[in-house]
Amino acid sequence: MDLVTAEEMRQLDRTTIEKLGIPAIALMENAGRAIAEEVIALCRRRQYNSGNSVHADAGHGSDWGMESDIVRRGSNGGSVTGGTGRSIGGGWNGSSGVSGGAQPPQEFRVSADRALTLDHAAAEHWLILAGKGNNGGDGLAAARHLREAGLAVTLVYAAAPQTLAGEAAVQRDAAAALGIPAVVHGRDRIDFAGCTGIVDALLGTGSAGEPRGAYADLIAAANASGKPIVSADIPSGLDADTGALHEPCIHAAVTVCLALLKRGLVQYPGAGAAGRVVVRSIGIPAALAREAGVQASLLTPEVLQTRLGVDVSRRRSPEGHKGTYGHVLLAAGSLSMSGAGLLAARAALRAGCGLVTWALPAALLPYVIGAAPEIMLAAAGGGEDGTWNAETAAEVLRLGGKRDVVATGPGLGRFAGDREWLRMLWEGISSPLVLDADALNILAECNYTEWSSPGRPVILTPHPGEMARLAGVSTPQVQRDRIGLAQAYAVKHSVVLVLKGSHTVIASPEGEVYVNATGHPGMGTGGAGDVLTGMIAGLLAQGMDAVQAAAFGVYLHGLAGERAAGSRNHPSALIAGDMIEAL
Ligand SMILES: NC(=O)C1=CN([C@@H]2O[C@H](COP(=O)(O)OP(=O)(O)OC[C@H]3O[C@@H](n4cnc5c(N)ncnc54)[C@H](OP(=O)(O)O)[C@@H]3O)[C@@H](O)[C@H]2O)[C@@H](O)CC1
Ligand SMILES: [K+]
Repeated sequence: MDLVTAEEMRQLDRTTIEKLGIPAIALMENAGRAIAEEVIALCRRRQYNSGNSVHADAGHGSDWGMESDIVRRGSNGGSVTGGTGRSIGGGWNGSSGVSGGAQPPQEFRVSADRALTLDHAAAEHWLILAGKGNNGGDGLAAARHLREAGLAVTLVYAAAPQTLAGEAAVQRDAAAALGIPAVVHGRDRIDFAGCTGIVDALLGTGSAGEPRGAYADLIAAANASGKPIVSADIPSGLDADTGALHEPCIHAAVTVCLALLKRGLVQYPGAGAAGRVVVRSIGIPAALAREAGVQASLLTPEVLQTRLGVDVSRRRSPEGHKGTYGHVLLAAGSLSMSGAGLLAARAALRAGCGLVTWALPAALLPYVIGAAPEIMLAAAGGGEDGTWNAETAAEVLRLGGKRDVVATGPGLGRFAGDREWLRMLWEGISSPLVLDADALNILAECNYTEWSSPGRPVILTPHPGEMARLAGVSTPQVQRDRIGLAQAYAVKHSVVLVLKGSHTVIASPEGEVYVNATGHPGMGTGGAGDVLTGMIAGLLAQGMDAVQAAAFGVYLHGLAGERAAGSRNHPSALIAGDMIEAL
């Protein structure tokens, strides 16, 4: 599923309208209908949850069935009867004129527009907050459909209705012609307390900056009402590209995202303000996105398979042996953080690689022997206190030269000469390199773009704090536009970047971006990052390319976290080792 910026969306709108010849009003009609359908779906869920109607959630209540089903008797169009349901269909008497009339009746049923039908519709009264742009036009189109379905609706214009233009003005006039009641902010009283829900069609992808004037007032009042809000395209007040929230910003129960998923809806805090996000097709062909050069997508199994070419089933060859699945060298762990190395090494094995050698300060070796018998250990020298030192680089280089992947960083610590140490690895290791934790902190202090490189891929896996150090910005600045920053950094530094956090972002040196959707809040626990480093290294060792391994590693890591969280009595009890066991 593609992820677009507001500008990319505008271009795709234009292409659809100008090159394909689909009228803008048709797209708006589709948008309005999609929004109305999601409002109705929300009403059904609410009815179901409150026990008003046991049929409601199925979207096919008993009243609806009786009123709308039409049973047509016979194949010659004889009699058509509405409103009495299936009982009529039993009257087949073989009088269709077909000889040998032993055929069973060919009953067929005609249904009304189920998605726009609601039991107890009269109990609903929705306010439609309409801005003066096309987002407002979408809301006005939705209002017509809701009214058609029997819900009471009141239009609430943020600006004088005569200021609407283009397709939005067409919708305004259609609504007026149908006699849909309307009020105007600043002129009329708006009864938020009396409504049962609110459609937010104030601002969409054309909004810029903090909502002003009437828009700000209406957003604040809608939030304060406590009524469920269905946002058209994006919650008004959200930055569609970055996920930043302006003040005020709608807090929606549902966001009906139109045509293509906007980047801001998958980045926090925007993802939190959007509620449940439903992407609805409105007639803009999704294929246009790739043709137009859209580079970001949500990381789904389908994207992993078709776009990234990952074999998500991870088939093993019947002839395979441990040598088939690659050998990871991990340089990690120090006295106080030896567990980080152990977690990464075990995760690499659980990700399916054939062999893992864990290089560590020699003084630590006696303490970790036997901790995981599947791991091979290599003493890399270092201080008597179990720390790394600059001289260990030669041994890591020697060991790493023979391995399919080298990963370093977890539990490494900082030490005198560590910048030169990392430079030697960077310049001397010709297999793919995975850098995490302190390796990233070291890198942040180096002008590493000037280092020579053997031309192999490098994967960096920073959390937001490490990313801030790498990019020379503050952590809040990192979080303000995770996709944009990760993409720009990966391209500029020719690395595969894995920006960790809720909805981890994976960016390639070519500017491709994948946003992960697996994971669990319980994964915020020490060692979770070490597990990811090991997993990515383990996948690389098996022959995946750097982007495949980073993306699939992140995806599987999130799934393992979900599984592990579900297996505890409470998700907050989740620890990193549980994720390895859940792989
Ligand atoms: N194009 C198409 O074919 C399709 C478009 N679609 C829909 O259109 C949406 C985009 O529509 P859009 O481009 O008209 O912009 P939109 O978000 O309605 O806002 C513009 C208005 O807001 C105002 N305004 C801006 N910032 C403001 C602020 N901070 N505070 C207050 N006011 C502010 C601005 O006023 P101005 O500043 O110009 O005076 C202008 O009047 C998109 O999200 C989707 O829903 C779909 O139906 C598919 C087909
Ligand atoms: K909106």
